[in-house]
Amino acid sequence: MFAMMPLLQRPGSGLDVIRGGCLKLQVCRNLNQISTASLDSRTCMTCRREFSSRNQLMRHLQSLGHYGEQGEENLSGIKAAEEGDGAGKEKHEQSDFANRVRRKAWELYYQDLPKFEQIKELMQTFVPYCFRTVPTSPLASLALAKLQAETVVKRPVGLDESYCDCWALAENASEEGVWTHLQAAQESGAIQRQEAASMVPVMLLKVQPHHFVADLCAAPASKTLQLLDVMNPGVRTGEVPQGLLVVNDDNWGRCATALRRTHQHANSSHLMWLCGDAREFPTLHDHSDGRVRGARKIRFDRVLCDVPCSGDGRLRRSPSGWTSWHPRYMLQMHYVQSAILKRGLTILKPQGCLVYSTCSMSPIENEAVVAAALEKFGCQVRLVAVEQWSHAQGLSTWKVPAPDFQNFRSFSKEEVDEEHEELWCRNGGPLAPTMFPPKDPEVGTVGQLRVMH
Ligand SMILES: C[S@@+](CC[C@H](N)C(=O)[O-])C[C@H]1O[C@@H](n2cnc3c(N)ncnc32)[C@H](O)[C@@H]1O
Repeated sequence: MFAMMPLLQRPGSGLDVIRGGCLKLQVCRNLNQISTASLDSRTCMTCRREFSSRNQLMRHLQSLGHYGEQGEENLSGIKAAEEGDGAGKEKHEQSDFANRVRRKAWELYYQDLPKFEQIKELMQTFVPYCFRTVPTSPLASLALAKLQAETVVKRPVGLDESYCDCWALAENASEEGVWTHLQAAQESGAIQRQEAASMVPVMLLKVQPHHFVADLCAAPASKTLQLLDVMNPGVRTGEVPQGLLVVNDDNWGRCATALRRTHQHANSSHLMWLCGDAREFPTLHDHSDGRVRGARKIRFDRVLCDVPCSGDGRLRRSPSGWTSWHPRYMLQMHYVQSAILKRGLTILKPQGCLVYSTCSMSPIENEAVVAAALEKFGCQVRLVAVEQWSHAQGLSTWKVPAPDFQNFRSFSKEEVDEEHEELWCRNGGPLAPTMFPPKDPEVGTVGQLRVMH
């Protein structure tokens, strides 16, 4: 346990590093003291253009067919193969083969999903470039009007204006002028680039400006920025709003990038950054009444658990991501995700609301994690239906893949024997009973889960 007063961030006032047990808490208040993401990882190697974020660079690479760091492994292989370099060609063929095996493993695991053929087709399609206009920016409507004059900008599928000011560029918007304008609009704070799907968790939270909100896995802060916008609808710069946003991530490098982004926000005065493991998110105490001992524990009105995941949902956006995907990750992630969700529910106020989200389609990272939490917390928590949103019914049956993925096997709980248990142990940790569908559907109420795809 770690008790601390909520510190309000005031730009330029130094860096507090607080240690409690094995948890490092860093409340960062001066960005000059923090190294930011390297310029190389934001620069197009083909045209040498610099971007303000890596996401923007990836979008540029996709739209103009330039290759960057992400495609370098494959590109060097292709180039070497073209130039007759045997070793390079072999390397390229090996990575190509590994990608194909992983893709096959992915397909075989998910093939029983309802509408799998549709999902597969969707994975091959273009992800539109989406952005939000920033409500507090006086330049927002001007920037949008200018973009609309230059290209086709429309509402992304499934998100109309009643949700938020979210826009998507038409597929053919590859003109140089549009990208320059987008970059300028983003740098001026008029718009924020964010995928439509990434905006949904914050929208579901229905945050109010006076709320105490915890964002447990926050970097690189896309959703944090969205939360700040919702929490500061009409607040002037420098004014301290009533609510508090406590933001955490365990990766210091990603925190640094995220901090830089949030620091540029018009009003981040009620934002507190922590850098630690969300599974051990500290208990904060309210000392505003002057009491040191017996101070009230802070519970949050809203908690966002946008947890780390195996990320196969992101493969549509970046097909080169197959190299960093493996079925074993969905098993490894299950443990950390379950523990983060458990911590999130523990710090939630009665009547509060928590959103758990991943970029993965795996039931082991979604349905299984939520079912386990429902089982653990019993009648203390309930699922909230998201009827007004486009959603699919959650799965109530699924299998668990063998982590080596030899012969592309996956198992139901009944099919697992000692030999298989050992295989799992050798490849990433013991098998958790919670990875399988709960036996008693009443306990997990897993059949009622609402999953948005
Ligand atoms: C899906 S990303 C979060 C994206 C972020 N919410 C956004 O919208 O920009 C997951 C994040 O969890 C962080 N993470 C991984 N394990 C963690 C842990 N045990 N505790 C806290 N953060 C963790 C990773 O560093 C990563 O930044």
